[in-house]
Amino acid sequence: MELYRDIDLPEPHIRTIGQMRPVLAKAGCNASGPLYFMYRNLARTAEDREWLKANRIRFDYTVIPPMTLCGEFAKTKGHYHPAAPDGTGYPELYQVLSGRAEYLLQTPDASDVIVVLAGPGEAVLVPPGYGHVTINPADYELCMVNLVSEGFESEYAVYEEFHGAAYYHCTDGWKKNPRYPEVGELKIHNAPEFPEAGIVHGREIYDLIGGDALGYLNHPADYADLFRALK
Ligand SMILES: O=P(O)(O)OC[C@H]1O[C@](O)(CO)[C@@H](O)[C@@H]1O
Repeated sequence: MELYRDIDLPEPHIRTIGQMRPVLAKAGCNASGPLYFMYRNLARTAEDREWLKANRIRFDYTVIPPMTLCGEFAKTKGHYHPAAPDGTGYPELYQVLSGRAEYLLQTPDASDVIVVLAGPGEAVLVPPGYGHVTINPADYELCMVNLVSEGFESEYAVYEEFHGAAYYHCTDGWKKNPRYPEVGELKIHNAPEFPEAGIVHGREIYDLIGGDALGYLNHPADYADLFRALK
């Protein structure tokens, strides 16, 4: 899969161990150096950039090096999205470029917890209302991209309050996070194709830029049937 080497990357936003400690299984864990790199607001051409701006969509690139933190695999901090003005939560579309990803999705009460496994070329739609953490369970780098509305700020409060997601993926398996009062059984499945949302394995999600398949990113309430079909 294309690694977007043709795009000049800006300075990345970097997650540090200090920012991650509140969501780790072992809060006292230490690590040296940056944990992962987020290159935001990318576009291949001026025309694409104009379209992204006009449609209030961001295209980001993220690199998560392989690492374990006190026995827990490298992961993103985890966040929720607020509701769009139409009352439905903003969704997000991810695609793996290289490496292996586990997209750990959950409702805020942790009653529904799903891990979607994705490899190169596979895309995953985070449905409205679901928080998400991306885990790199491999001993090699994970590179991924995402398309998301630029109309909101990510919300970290639930993940910080409960010290991470409902489950931790550790080198000796999945562990329930005991800080959640109740946690649904972990459902693990491979990333499905979902052509209605522009998800076809091997087709770059970047190619959805400029088309009419991404309306659900900013107007999720208009796509209730699509999100129902996803479940
Ligand atoms: O904000 P977190 O939880 O560290 O997650 C980072 C990921 O989220 C994004 O901001 C997109 O929602 C990406 O840039 C990055 O991959």
